Amino acid sequence: MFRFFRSTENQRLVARLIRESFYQHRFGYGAAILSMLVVAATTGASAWILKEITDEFVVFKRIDRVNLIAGGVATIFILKGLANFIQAYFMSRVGNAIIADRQRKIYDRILAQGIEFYHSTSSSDLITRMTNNAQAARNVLDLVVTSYVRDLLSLVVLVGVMVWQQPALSIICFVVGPLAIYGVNRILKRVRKFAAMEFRSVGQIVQVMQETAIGVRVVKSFNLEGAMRNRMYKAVSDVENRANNIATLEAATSPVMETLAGLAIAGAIFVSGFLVLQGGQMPGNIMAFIGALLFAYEPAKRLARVRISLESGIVGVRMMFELADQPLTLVEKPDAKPLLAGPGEIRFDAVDFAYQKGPPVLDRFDLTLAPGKMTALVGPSGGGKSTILNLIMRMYDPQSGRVLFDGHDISHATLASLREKIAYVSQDTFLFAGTIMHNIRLGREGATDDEVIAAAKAANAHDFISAQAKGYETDVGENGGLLSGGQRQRISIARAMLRNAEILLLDEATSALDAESEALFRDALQQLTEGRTTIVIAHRLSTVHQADTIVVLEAGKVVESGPHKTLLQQGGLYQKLYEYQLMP
Ligand SMILES: Nc1ncnc2c1ncn2[C@@H]1O[C@H](COP(=O)(O)OP(=O)(O)OP(=O)(O)O)[C@@H](O)[C@H]1O
Repeated sequence: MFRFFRSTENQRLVARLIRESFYQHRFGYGAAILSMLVVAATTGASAWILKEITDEFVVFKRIDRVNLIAGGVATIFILKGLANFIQAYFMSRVGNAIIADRQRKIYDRILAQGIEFYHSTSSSDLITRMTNNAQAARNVLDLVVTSYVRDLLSLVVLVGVMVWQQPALSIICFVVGPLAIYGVNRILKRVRKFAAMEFRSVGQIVQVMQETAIGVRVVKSFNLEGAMRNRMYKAVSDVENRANNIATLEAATSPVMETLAGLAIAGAIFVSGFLVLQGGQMPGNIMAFIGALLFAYEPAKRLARVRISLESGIVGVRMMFELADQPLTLVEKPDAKPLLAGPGEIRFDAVDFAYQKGPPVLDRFDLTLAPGKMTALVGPSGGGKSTILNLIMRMYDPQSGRVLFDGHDISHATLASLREKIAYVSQDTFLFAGTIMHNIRLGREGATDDEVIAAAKAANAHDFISAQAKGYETDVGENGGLLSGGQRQRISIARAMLRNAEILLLDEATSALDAESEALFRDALQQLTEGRTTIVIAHRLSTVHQADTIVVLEAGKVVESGPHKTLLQQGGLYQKLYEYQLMP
């Protein structure tokens, strides 16, 4: 195989890209490569025919050959045009297919990652990768194929013509070629450095843009426009400077190439002048030789530059493979079995858990959540309440110990079957782009409009939805930005109600509701939680009165548990928390 790079790592990356993407599109590439053969052959023929034109017309004055030669020239160019079209057609189709295919693969991989991955990778980085890396894969393959196939083939054919016509003069090519490669290599390393920096700066632009759009209220109310503008201007200038640096380096190849080509052509003309005038050589051979030399210039220049262009693209390809190879943070066991329907008991058995590199949150933690009952988790902030829900949903795996559903370790279950059992309303409600109807229906695929409306009624959302101009067809805006916090929360409660799952997890689900809505929600909850294992986290203790059991957590430990009345009588932490809330 050709050596594309000095670095064996880059060489491996291109080899892998060829294995994964080139092979898959081998027929499209095959058609393009066949037409490149025709392009190379017709380029050689266009140089060759200069000999016929010169000798037949100028030297032998063969008027009878005019038609034939003119026809030959026309045929050569028509063929070349056609081959160029076929090549461009297949190359762009395959290129677009590679981008689409790579984007699907990148997205699938990102989607398969666990929550930890999302905490350690910024969303702006992911967005930039999604567009840039797939495009880079296409660019690299495009370059490899066009340069190392079309240009190299053309060059081989043209050098063939030169050697055939003027073997001695052809030595020029073998002197100039290595010189050009040496000149370009010196520029290469610096391009690599700038290409990597450019990607990071593009990521910065996306990040500042994202933060501006999402945090617009904070930006405006805290007068942060100036600070945001400075960050954006810096990122934009960085990209501009890096792009200029790369462009300058790329352009720097031109003087090298032009000087070498000029010397080669001048030398060839100088020597051939003597050969024709004093050596008695046929001028046709010389014309064909010089023609081939001139035609060879463009493909030679592209070939000399190709490694520089590849260096920019390979940064994206490297990042793409890094992402693809990043181990999944949470995987399903190969022999995972679906969880079967059961009464719905959840048990924590000696669970040790800490977030990545963080201090322990749960230490030999034991807790049983009774099936079909409502358990409330209360306690000071940071005590581990949300962590317990995270572990129940298997967003993370404990470092040791087990989480069991009806006696089955959830780490041995399929993720889909586990999550199917659960309806979850989070602290930070998230709505997707689209209508209210669409957002509620995400709770259960295939739910009818009537079922969606019934869920909205139960979540006390129906009235405000009906009051909107377009009712259930009202657009919610980006992340529900067109609705109030309480409205967004009611929609996400309706979504969870529609799910009709065995287990209901509510993490501060009513924090954005006013007192009246909350009271209505409590009524609805009573029906909803009937016979369903429900876990509620709430800071407002008024929400948790009705729970069958209240578990009081402090620093990852269960300090008290029991029904509301019993806990109040015990006079422990629960009673203290309760009193704090009742104090004026
Ligand atoms: N993704 C995370 N990465 C690292 N540490 C985390 C992460 N999420 C939570 N923690 C830490 O774990 C501890 C328990 O957090 P958790 O969110 O479970 O508490 P909580 O009781 O739900 O608090 P709150 O009532 O404020 O929501 C806290 O010290 C918190 O800083």
